[in-house]
Amino acid sequence: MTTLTEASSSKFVRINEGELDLLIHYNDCGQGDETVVMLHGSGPGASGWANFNRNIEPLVEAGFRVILMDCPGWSKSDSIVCEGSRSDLNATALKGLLDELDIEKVHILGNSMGGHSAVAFSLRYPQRVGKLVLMGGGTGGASLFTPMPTEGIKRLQGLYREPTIENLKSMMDIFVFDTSDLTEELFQARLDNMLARRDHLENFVKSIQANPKQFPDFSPRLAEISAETLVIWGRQDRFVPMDTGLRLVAGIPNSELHIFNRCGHWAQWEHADKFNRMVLDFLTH
Ligand SMILES: O=C(O)/C=C/C(=O)/C=C/C=C(\O)C(=O)O
Repeated sequence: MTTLTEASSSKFVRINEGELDLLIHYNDCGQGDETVVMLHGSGPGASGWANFNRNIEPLVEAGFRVILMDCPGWSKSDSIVCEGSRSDLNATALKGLLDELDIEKVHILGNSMGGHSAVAFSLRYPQRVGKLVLMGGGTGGASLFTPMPTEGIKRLQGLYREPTIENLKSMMDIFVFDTSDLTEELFQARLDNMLARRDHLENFVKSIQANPKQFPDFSPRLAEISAETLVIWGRQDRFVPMDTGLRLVAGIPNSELHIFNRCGHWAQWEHADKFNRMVLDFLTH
């Protein structure tokens, strides 16, 4: 079997969907009758590949096609200023991508912003969703226990405004529970990603100035989601508090929740093996 790499799976497509006319970058991995779309988080320098590189191979080996969409404003996709709901904007972009690729129905695994966007997509296009995995995200809205914006989101926004290695390390320091796995190589790769697209950084800052609430609260509509849903959270998440996960399972009728201990905002990376087993089991049963 050939080794999967970012470069060998990298593709671009032009989408024309609603008000969006954008070049979208995505990675297309493996082949199979069923497709899993992975949607990344909103941190500076994030991408599908950066978020999910520990999670692609097990799904591909199990016979799934895996599509990693880089949302508008991230990585090699076109940049954009978002003055409305970014969750809905990403949902529109995903609809455009799936139409271009001629894929009718997908499972969606969303991380943080990617989870918010997966819920937006499910509410708008329920017939196109198989199962949902929502990790560290799924809806905006206030936490009952943690003042918002959280310390993590404050550091994330500070990094967008001043993209320095010091601010990156300060954000990453509270991003994961156990920082000993964070290497200089990882910091450098993330910094390079960020600085390669200063337009994305500037447009993110303009977006939150125009609309600080980029991710709307979907709580009142969660009961409309019929897809079987697995919610996954880190017990020590300092970016999107764990009680958001409780709100999701309270609202989505066909859902269950797993909380990883000793885990921050990146469960798919911090607990990759167990996470992969859990997701595979969920998708195949
Ligand atoms: O503000 C929110 O609700 C969402 C925040 C995020 O999506 C943060 C995500 C950060 C990453 O996953 C990353 O890789 O930077």
